[in-house]
Amino acid sequence: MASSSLFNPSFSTLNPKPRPFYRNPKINHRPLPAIFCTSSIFDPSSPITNNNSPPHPIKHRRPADENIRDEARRHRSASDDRHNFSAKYVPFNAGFDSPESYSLDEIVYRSRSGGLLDVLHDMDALKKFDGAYWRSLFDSRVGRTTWPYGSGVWSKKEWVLPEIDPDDIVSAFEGNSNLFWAERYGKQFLGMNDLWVKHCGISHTGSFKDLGMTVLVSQVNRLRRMNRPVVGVGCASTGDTSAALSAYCASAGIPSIVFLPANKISTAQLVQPIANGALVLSIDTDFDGCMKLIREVTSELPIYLANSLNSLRLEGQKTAAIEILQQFDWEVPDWVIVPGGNLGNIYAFYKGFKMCQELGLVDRIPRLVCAQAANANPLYLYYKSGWEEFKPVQANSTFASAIQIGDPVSIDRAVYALKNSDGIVEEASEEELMDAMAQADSTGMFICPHTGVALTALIKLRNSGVIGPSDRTVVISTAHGLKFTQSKTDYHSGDIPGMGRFANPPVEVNADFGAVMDVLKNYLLSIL
Ligand SMILES: Cc1ncc(COP(=O)(O)O)c(C=O)c1O
Ligand SMILES: N[C@@H](CCOP(=O)(O)O)C(=O)O
Repeated sequence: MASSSLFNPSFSTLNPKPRPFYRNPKINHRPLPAIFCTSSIFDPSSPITNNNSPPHPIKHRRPADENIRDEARRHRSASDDRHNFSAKYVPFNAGFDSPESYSLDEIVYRSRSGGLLDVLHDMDALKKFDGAYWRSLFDSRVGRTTWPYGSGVWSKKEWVLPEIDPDDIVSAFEGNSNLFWAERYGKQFLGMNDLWVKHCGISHTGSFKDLGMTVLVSQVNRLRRMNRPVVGVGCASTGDTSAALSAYCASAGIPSIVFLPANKISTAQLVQPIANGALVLSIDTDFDGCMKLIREVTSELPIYLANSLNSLRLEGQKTAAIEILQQFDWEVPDWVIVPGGNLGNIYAFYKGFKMCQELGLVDRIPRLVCAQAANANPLYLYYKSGWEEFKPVQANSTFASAIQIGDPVSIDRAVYALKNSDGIVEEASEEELMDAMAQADSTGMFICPHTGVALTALIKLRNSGVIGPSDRTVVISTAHGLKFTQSKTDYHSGDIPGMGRFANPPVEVNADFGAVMDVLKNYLLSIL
């Protein structure tokens, strides 16, 4: 897309806000069973967690030859290793007792029949602790730097990869992302008072993919230490998976290989794996073509597959759902709206919510909405057919380029999630998604076009009365807006034919006091 001369480079200086962490003072932190009190940081009697003690500075000096991993290892108690939580791969939709199952240390992506796999946890072992226990444990870890619990993903380690050694974990302390109360957007455009945006894109590599990638790359790290044949890790990508994969691999010193559809991802996304030292293949096809190639390649070479076809990824992504409940003091929102492409994430949300219900942390799950771009809408068409017949589509170009996917690998997972959450599928035209993004930005957000797709779904469901004015609704923002500045620039410059209802181009003015005053007077009169 053409860049605009209207934009002076000085307009583009923007410092992303530091991500705040949340900690709810209203939560009553109950004492934890001894097996989890592995360091003073989780000890309710320590000055950090005992509400009755006056806060005082803790002198914390570690020896020069020790780091936070070593410190965590030193504090780990023998009882830590005695818990019997476990997880394994089973065919998707099979039970924990399925005759077909695989250890997570095996390199396997598909069931014997060629179907999807799922990571299933030993729920009986987890159920030995009640919902209050798990709530309290997870809450006690928020905002810490204790390895590896400072991560929003690894703070739920027992539900993610219970058996991995913390020494093998590769983490950027991802997760704990901002849940933003969209007060003005909700009130002004939707007449809503309880609308929230979960900013999963305010993250290490700028998208929710970090949540899954920390899990996948940690498991790869473990496999390599076990001398399993994993020389590198590869993915097909529309830009975000490749960014996350290359960053986590680079941090662990593991080679990464990414297949990108040539000229179909933003410059900001393209430069991420390049900068992180991945082998970047720009391939003359679309995402679906890249996905087909990486599947063939990973079945021939010792390259581990990092797309969400690999169910490990979803174990990390599901923690965003748990985090939302935690951020609402374990109250369940009415709706959660997720933009969908390869369709792993909608299932990950379902799985996170469902686990919380099954383990007694909450008593119900929210209704899920999956939002697709009309130019890449195979799930929407399937839904509209009454789930009659799924047909992959040829995905057309969309400003929501990260979801330009016509043959999603997780279609079965998505349908399961939607059917079991009384879910809905909506779609957004190009104009609708760009207008929704511009309106949201005008209220102080800076969202990506995929979040514009999700907001369009919300607008439609509000207009039809399906979502009520006071329904507590969470829109999942999946990537940082700074990855998609070109489409925003083009929209506001009026460079996109037929678009720009909410464009706000800069005013060119001579360096002359009178000229500047004229512009300002007109502006002030227009807003009075
Ligand atoms: C920014 C962004 N939003 C949404 C999605 C959709 O997620 P999923 O493929 O899990 O449906 C993707 C990737 O596909 C993405 O990169
Ligand atoms: N949007 C994704 C597409 C691939 O999805 P995945 O979750 O299966 O890796 C991307 O950024 O590549």
